Amino acid sequence: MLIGVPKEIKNHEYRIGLTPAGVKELVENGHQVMIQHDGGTAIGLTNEQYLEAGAEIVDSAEEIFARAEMIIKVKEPQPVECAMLREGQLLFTYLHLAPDPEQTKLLLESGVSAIAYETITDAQGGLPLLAPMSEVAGRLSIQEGAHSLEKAQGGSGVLLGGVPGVAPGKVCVIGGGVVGINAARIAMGMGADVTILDRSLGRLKQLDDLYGPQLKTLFSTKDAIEEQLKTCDLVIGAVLIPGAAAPKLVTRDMLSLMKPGSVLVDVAIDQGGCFETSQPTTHQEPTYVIDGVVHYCVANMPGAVARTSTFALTNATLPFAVSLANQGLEALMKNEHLRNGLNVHKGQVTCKAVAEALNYDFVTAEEVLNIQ
Ligand SMILES: NC(=O)C1=CN([C@@H]2O[C@H](COP(=O)(O)OP(=O)(O)OC[C@H]3O[C@@H](n4cnc5c(N)ncnc54)[C@H](O)[C@@H]3O)[C@@H](O)[C@H]2O)C=CC1
Ligand SMILES: CC(=O)C(=O)O
Ligand SMILES: [Mg+2]
Repeated sequence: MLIGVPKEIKNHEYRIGLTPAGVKELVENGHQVMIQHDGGTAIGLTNEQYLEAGAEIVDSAEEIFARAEMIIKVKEPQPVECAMLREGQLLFTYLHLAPDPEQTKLLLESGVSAIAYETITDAQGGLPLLAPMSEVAGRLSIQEGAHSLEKAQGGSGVLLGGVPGVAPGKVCVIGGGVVGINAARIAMGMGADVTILDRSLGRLKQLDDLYGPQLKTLFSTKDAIEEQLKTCDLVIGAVLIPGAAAPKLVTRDMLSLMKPGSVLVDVAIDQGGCFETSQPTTHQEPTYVIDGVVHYCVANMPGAVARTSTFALTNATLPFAVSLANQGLEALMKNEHLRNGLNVHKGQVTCKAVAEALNYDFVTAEEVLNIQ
C-alpha cells in the first residue's frame, strides 16, 4: 500500500504520524511510505532519517493526499486537508467528531473511510490509541496548571508543593481514567494535596489500592464537585464517555464557588470540554480568565512535548497501521477492536456516539463493510 504522512498544520503542532522506526517497519512489510518534507524536523526527526528508513520525501501535502491510499496523521484533518480526501482512501488519525459538526460534514462529503484513534478498543475495555496521549496530557496538565497558578499568568500565586510551614496546594482531578491517574501521580509527586473523583467505584478502588492514603478518592456527584471547588487551587477535567461529547460537570454558576486565581485545566476539551465555560485554546494563547478563574483548554496538549508524544503515539498506532496497510478494509472486518475505530465510511456515520451527538443516521460498521 502507498501510505502518506503529511506535516501537521494545527497551531504549534509538531508531532508527526510516524517515526522513522515506524516507516522502516511498514517498508519491511512491503509498503511504500511518503513523508512530507520537514514533517519531523522540528522534533529532531530529519528528512535524512526518514530516507534511511526507506521513505520517499515529498514536497507538498497536496501530492501526499493525491497519491496516498492511506493517510496517517496525528490531529483531526483541518478543512483544507478534508478537501483533499476522497472515496476509497483510508484516513487513520485522531478525529474527535462528536463536538465537531464541521469536520464531520466535510469527512462525510469526501467519501473517505476515517478510522479514529480515540475509539479503537482493546480486549480489556481500554482505548489503546488514546492512552499514550492521555498519559502525556495527564502528566502535562499538572505542569501547565502549576504554571497557570503563578501570579504573572493570572493565577492565585500558590505553589502546589507548598514549603515547610506552608500548606501545599489542593488539586482535584475529575475523572480517574488514564488522564486522571497520570495527573494525580504528578501532582502527588510535586507534594500537592490530591483528590480524584470518578463515577466508577471499581476504578476508585483500584486507585485506592495503588496509592493508599496519599490519594483521596471521591464518588463523583454534583455535590462532591461543588465541595471540591470551594477549596481547590487546581481542577483537572479528565472525564470521558467514549466517542461522545463530554458531560458539563462545572457550570458557569459554580465558578463563583472557587477562590479567585484558581485554575481549571480542561483536558477533555477535545471532546467538547467538561466545564461549561471551556472554549478550545491554542498553545500560542493557552489560557483566558472567566469570573476570576483561569481556564487552560488546549485541545492538542501533547503537541507541547511533541518529541516524547510522537514516539509514544507511533508505539501504539504502528501494529494497527501495519494491519491496515497489509489488509486494507479487510483488517476492520477481521478485528472488532480496529473496527470500533471506524467513524465515517463512504458518507455514512458508523460511530453511534457521534451519530447521536450530531443527529446523523447511524449505520453499524458491520453493515457498511458487509459483515454477515
Ligand atoms: N486535550 C488534549 O490534548 C487531550 C485530551 N484527552 C482527552 O482526555 C479525556 C480523558 O481521556 P482518558 O483519561 O484517556 O479517558 P478514560 O476513559 O481512561 O477515563 C475517563 C474516566 O472518566 C470517568 N467519568 C465519566 N463520567 C464521569 C463523571 N461524571 N465524573 C467523574 N468521572 C467520570 C470514567 O469512569 C473514566 O474512568 C478524553 O476526552 C480524551 O480525549 C486525551 C489526550 C490529550
Ligand atoms: C488525543 C488528542 O487529542 C491529542 O493527542 O491531541
Ligand atoms: Mg477538533
